[in-house]
Amino acid sequence: PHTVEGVWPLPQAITSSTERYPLTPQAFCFSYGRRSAARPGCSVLDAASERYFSLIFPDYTYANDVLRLSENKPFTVEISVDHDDCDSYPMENSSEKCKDQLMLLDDTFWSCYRYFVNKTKIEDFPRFQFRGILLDTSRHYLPVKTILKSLDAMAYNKFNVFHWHIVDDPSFPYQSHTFPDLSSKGAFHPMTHIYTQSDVRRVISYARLRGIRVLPEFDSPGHTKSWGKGQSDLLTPCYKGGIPSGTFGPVNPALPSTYQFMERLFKEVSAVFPDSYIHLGGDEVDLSCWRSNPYVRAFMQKMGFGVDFAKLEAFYMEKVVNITSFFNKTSIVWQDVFDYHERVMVEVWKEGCYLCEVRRVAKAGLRVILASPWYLDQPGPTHNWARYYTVWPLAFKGTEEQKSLVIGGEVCMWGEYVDATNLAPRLWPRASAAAERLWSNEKQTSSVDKAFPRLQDFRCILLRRGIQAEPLYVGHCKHEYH
Ligand SMILES: CC(=O)N[C@H]1NC[C@H](CO)[C@H](O)[C@@H]1O
Repeated sequence: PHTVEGVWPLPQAITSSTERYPLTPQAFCFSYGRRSAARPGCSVLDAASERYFSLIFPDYTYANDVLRLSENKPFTVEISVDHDDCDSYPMENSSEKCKDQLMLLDDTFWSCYRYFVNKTKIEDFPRFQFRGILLDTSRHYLPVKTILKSLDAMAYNKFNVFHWHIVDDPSFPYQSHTFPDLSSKGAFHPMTHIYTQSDVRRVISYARLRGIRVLPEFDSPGHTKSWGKGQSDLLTPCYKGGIPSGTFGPVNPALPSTYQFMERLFKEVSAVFPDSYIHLGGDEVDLSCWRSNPYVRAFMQKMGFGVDFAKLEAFYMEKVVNITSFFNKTSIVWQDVFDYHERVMVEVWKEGCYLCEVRRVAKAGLRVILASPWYLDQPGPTHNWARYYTVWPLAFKGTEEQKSLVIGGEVCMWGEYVDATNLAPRLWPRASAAAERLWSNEKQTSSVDKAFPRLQDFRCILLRRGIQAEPLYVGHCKHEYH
């Protein structure tokens, strides 16, 4: 079988023959198989058929087609699914397996052939169930249309989780209906740099139609400076020489009002975001402000934590994990707060021996997501696609059961130096390298040299689909970006 160009990520099994068939828009359609549990009117599959018809025939408009109404098209792609969850949301264990056979009803001849397809048999399913992209909308605000465009590109790469790092130190763009001051005082601009409830709903429904889960992250107790703008008494006043210095640190873990606030905020967030997971952050907590505050120190004594402020951080995270599990959410936390909570999942992000950390978490029986090798926000001379392609998430000593706890990985595009002007070229096609590591068979995708021509082809396909993917190396595309 000859190489199938531009197919990325590589399917688990693909064989194509030299037998080729003409493909014309007039002669092509998607249809539901007779035995399919999903029928016409199935929102996800109807929308997908429309989308892929346009992707297959990019410069074809229905308007000038009188034959669209004809029933028996010679070339029909038949979709059959065995359960009708058309109106639900993709979940952590939604099946993504597909067996695909192109149905050719007859070979009547059509004029003006422009496309050909080789008879191909594909069997496909993902190697890892969690394949994420993190976007940070706090360091820079990303317009909704930029987020939707990223969701398109994610779908083309079979990523299935949009990790929305929605708030952080510099700005709080999420418009909460319980606490409107959080964005009206904490966003970069209260009108133009916020996400209204309908913006959030639009992102979630756009993602749903593409089989992408939206995983919200409200990072605390650190990375919360912007929260303090709209919620007084939430952050810890730092002290200097026995008096308040005027600066503020992490969320104040010593006040009951903190947990009352968190309960109300996460009650709202749990209802707004349908996914059963929520990311609570917990990274990079600077303990010095807590240490400087006499009330926090007194609280430590009362709780019997002595002067071990890591215990105070664990206490705080335990309270927030309990709040979100009360709202039937499973929490994901950054590795900093790694503790033995059976109800949490740990995201490994620090550099160094990250597989040592993966192994530590897996040995503790917790599920783990690997992000460390895929921090694409930090470009550098060696930060090219090959670096992200040669990642072996399971290359640690452990039992099969421990390895099965590594449920996937995530590409992080932090926003310190990224906004709508450079997000796409900085993300694509380099993130496509991670996409193939997370989707495809490990052995079949271990050679950079074999992958390079395929990724070059795929990069041109992304360009044709309107994604401003940067070039990998010298070369050209039939459809240059204009
Ligand atoms: C979990 C995590 O990554 N925390 C911080 N680490 C450095 C990143 C930039 O590369 C961001 O600043 C991010 O907020």
